[in-house]
Amino acid sequence: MIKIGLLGCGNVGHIIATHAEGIRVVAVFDIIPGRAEELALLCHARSYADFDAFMREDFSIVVEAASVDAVRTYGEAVLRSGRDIVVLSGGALADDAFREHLIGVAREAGKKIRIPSGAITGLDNLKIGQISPPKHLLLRTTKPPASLGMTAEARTEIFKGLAHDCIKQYPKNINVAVALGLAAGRDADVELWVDPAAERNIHEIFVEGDFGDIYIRVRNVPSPDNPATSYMAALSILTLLKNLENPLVVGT
Ligand SMILES: NC(=O)C1=CN([C@@H]2O[C@H](COP(=O)(O)OP(=O)(O)OC[C@H]3O[C@@H](n4cnc5c(N)ncnc54)[C@H](OP(=O)(O)O)[C@@H]3O)[C@@H](O)[C@H]2O)C=CC1
Ligand SMILES: O=C([O-])CC(=O)C(=O)O
Repeated sequence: MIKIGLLGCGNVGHIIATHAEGIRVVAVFDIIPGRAEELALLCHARSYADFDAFMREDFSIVVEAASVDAVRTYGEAVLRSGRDIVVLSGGALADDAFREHLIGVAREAGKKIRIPSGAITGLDNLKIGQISPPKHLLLRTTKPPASLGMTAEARTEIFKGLAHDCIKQYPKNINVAVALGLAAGRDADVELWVDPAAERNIHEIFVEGDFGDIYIRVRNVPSPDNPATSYMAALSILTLLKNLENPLVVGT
């Protein structure tokens, strides 16, 4: 059974810890000790408010469901300790220097940085972009204003530009755009909209390349405890973990 250490005990952390099948959550860590303690009780793990103590526990993989800052702060230490890391806040890897450094550390340690599909689908075959770069790669995300902690009277575009700039402004809302770019091998164009009529977090992906073109629309149910985060993101991590040791690998 895979033993995991959970970094981040918020909304996604709760879903992972309470739905883990074939996975044992050994230890949990959060910047807010009370959150770690509460989650530890639910999944019979040990809770930590101190990262070094957390890392002394016996697990083989760290699942990050915390923040872009958490990846920057702890990513290297996780890999150097000889564990893989699943990074949900993949926006941290938008910074070229940090990403290349972390990949270098993973290579030296013989470990992997795993970016789950999170709140979108289609990352598998978007990787063809690494061989045949797409001419256009656009993510149009629409969320209810409350997801971004704001109000709006009408559908409003709040950002238009490149993913690596968008994630700096919205680190809790647009990690998917960075994941798209990492898969396709080029920074994605992003339009971020808020819409008071939207009840779901909607991600529309437009791609054009030598292969033809793609349009994907994902209409995600927001998580009950954090409307900015789509429920699919937690399911995506659970699925990644469930398949880690499966000899049959489906998808590019
Ligand atoms: N790639 C994708 O498709 C998606 C990525 N995400 C990202 O996944 C992450 C988790 O989402 P979610 O569970 O909804 O978020 P929550 O805010 O509900 O939970 C995150 C928890 O981690 C804690 N935390 C934040 N930074 C640190 C740190 N440096 N060290 C320890 N604990 C920390 C938070 O504390 P505090 O509240 O004090 O910050 C909070 O308790 C977010 O970064 C989110 O943006 C979410 C959805 C989709
Ligand atoms: O959950 C979502 O819809 C997307 C999200 O928050 C992110 O990518 O950070």
